Amino acid sequence: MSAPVVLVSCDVKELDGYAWHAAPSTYLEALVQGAGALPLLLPSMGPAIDLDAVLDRVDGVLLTGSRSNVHPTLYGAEAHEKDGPFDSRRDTTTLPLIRRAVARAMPVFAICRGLQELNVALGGTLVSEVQDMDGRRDHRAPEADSQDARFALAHHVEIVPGGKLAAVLGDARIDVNSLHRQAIGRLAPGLTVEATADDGTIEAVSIDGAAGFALATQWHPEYWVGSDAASSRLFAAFGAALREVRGARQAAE
Ligand SMILES: N[C@@H](CCC(=O)NCCCC(=O)O)C(=O)O
Repeated sequence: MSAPVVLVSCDVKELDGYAWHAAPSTYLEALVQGAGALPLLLPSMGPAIDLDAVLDRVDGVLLTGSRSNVHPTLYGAEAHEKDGPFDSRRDTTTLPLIRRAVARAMPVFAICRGLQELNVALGGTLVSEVQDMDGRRDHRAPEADSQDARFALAHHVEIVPGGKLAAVLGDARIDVNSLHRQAIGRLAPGLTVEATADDGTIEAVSIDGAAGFALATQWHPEYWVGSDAASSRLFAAFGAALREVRGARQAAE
């Protein structure tokens, strides 16, 4: 069987006078090394790309993290400049992509901004500046020069016993990194909470009714996939679900 193909969301970055459609290498390496999959970058070109034509050719979807925030108007909130940076080309691509991937019950792994996009795409809301909310911890990255320090494990999360995340990681408390200012506000219909932080922040969700792996984390398992057991187990489980889809598709050809 050939390696499964995973569609990867892209940010649009302005650099050297060009607009680049890009995803950090850490996600691509985690897919190759941790899931045994081939990453395929999806340019954030909104309705110019026929998403169904692309989804027909891939076995799953990975939604990356990003410093940009989903535009507040997409979940019915007023937009303030302080809520930025925004990436509306990414929003107009990922939100329809998520709805289609969920309707097809494809394997989905959504990370950080990806989890937030998933919640908004399915009708939920986000809260901003979690660190300023009563009783909530600071979930932002530490100020540090090295990426290893920024992505260092920062707090623990409690996994909901008997849930879909627990099926991968066990009913454990695990340590996670934390690099976000926003979080899920109202949970979207069709999502189930799979893990929370000690301040009540939703840290992981699953998509109801999905046949295989359909999980989202507010933390970044891609960064430590080579050295952290929980991160490695998540990508391995995603890879197994992708291979199941790939195998079934090839058998049907
Ligand atoms: N914009 C959201 C999304 C958080 C997210 O995806 N963070 C990744 C950042 C990676 C980095 O800082 O290098 C939020 O802030 O909540």
